[in-house]
Amino acid sequence: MDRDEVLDIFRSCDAILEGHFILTSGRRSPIFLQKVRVFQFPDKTEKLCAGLAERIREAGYGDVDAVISPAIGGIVPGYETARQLGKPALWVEREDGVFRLRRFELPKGARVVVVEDIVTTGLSVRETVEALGKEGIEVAACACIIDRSAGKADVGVPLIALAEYEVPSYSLEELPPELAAIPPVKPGSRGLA
Ligand SMILES: O=P(O)(O)OC[C@H]1O[C@H](OP(=O)(O)OP(=O)(O)O)[C@H](O)[C@@H]1O
Ligand SMILES: O=C(O)c1cc(=O)[nH]c(=O)[nH]1
Ligand SMILES: [Mg+2]
Repeated sequence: MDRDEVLDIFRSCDAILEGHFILTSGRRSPIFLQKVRVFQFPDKTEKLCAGLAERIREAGYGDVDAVISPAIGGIVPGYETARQLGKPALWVEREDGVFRLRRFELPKGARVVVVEDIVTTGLSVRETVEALGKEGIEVAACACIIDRSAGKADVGVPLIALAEYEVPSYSLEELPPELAAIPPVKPGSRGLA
């Protein structure tokens, strides 16, 4: 599956939103990939994750013990990618703002792939790797559907992206006036009770 096919699926679901968005990193962007508009369709998700599972296998990480995803956005693609790899699908979720493997147990020394929906700065993946490290779980690699950083994000482990889609984001201090004129919205779940 190539980049255009991935972006066409997002476009066909009206998942590429335009406006003024507060990203999970706190950065601002005129573009937001509302991935759940894609993930609501199992057939489209199956196609994307087949592409991602193939990339994971090609990169030599198909034989890990499990796939683990950061909630909420990573859960659906993580589950479907795990299904295609024939591996268990787990997730970390926030407790008092910090990711934890709250509902599952994996033995110390387990090797996993983290599957994420979108990577922008890599912050959420780094938090996931840190959370798993505290439980003695080794992250062999991370795989995502779309890398908004186009390879620039450093997640501390190899990053496999099904597609790169570089779109601008700004710190509050460098916000362009045309973006500042639009009331911002924050679609993601970080910071929600
Ligand atoms: O690379 P980053 O700068 O961390 O940005 C990408 C993250 O942002 C979104 O999560 P968010 O925390 O907004 O919540 P969600 O998973 O509930 O959508 C997305 O699902 C990624 O996890
Ligand atoms: O950086 C983010 O928070 C982010 C960007 C994006 O396009 N989509 C998303 O779900 N999160
Ligand atoms: Mg997320």
